[in-house]
Amino acid sequence: MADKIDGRAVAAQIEDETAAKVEAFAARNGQAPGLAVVLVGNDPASEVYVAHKIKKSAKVGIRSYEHRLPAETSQDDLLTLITRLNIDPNVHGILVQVPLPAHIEEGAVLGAINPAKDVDGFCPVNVGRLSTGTGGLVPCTPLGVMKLLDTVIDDLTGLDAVVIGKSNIVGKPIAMLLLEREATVTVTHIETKNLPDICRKADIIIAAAGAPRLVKGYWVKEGAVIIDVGITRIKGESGKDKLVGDVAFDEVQHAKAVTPVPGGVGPMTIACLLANTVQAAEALEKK
Ligand SMILES: Nc1nc2c(c(=O)[nH]1)N[C@@H](CN(C=O)c1ccc(C(=O)N[C@@H](CCC(=O)O)C(=O)O)cc1)CN2
Repeated sequence: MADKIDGRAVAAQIEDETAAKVEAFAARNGQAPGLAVVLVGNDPASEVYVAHKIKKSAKVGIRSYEHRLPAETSQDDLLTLITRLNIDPNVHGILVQVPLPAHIEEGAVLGAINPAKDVDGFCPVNVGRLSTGTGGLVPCTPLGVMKLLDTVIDDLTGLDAVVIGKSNIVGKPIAMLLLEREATVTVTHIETKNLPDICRKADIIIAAAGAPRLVKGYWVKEGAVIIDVGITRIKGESGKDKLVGDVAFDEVQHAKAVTPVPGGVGPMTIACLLANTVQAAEALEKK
């Protein structure tokens, strides 16, 4: 049986560490770090994630400022809000929940966030820093993936890692982080030829394609480590909704370790957001 990597437990540890840092920050500055959470429209999944972010922020002592805007908000109005948050001294972190409504150009909005407050690590300055290995704020899900890998592998040097998925917020940054740790990285996607053959050679598989149960047992070599980033809501046999990942979990029990869905990468995304908010606040404190 593969070890199940417990994302909830690792996330809880990060939250405890973050709470201690928040307390110390508040003692030095008279107030806790502040996080602005911007949600445009009412995508049901985004509503849930934003609610979790606000609840977890409160749990570790981070002040959150919620900005819920109607779906028809114009790009200009959203940019005006970002400009205001960029210079608000009470706000140390800004996140704009994605996806945004179709009429808003995501790149223009994410690119307008002050890089020092960009706790999602999505703006071009932080993307550039990540790809040149020069610090900055790292996107939360990729950061969470690396922290989970660290619980099962001591040294990534020379290991073969296959990333399935090439999104800007998950696949590409994970590839950069793995390269930074000296892994040999192959970035693939749903259109890649011979994907099962490529995966079968991997010591590490990061499945982030958003394709339910894509990775089958025969794709996985004995002893590999698998991190499943996919979260898709499907109708279960009972008619109730259930969440499934990109990996056929039951078929990959010959792996060394695998993350479950739910309870793997998901909770790490929010824990890393809290950690990033404190990191941003501490860096701004020194300016
Ligand atoms: N601005 C951002 N937007 C989005 C991000 C992001 O990092 N920043 N990532 C995703 C959604 N996301 C956070 O926003 C997110 C996804 C999943 C989870 C999570 O805890 N999942 C649980 C299951 C929760 C459920 O029952 O639905 C799990 O996997 O155990 C947290 C955050 C897209 N947008």
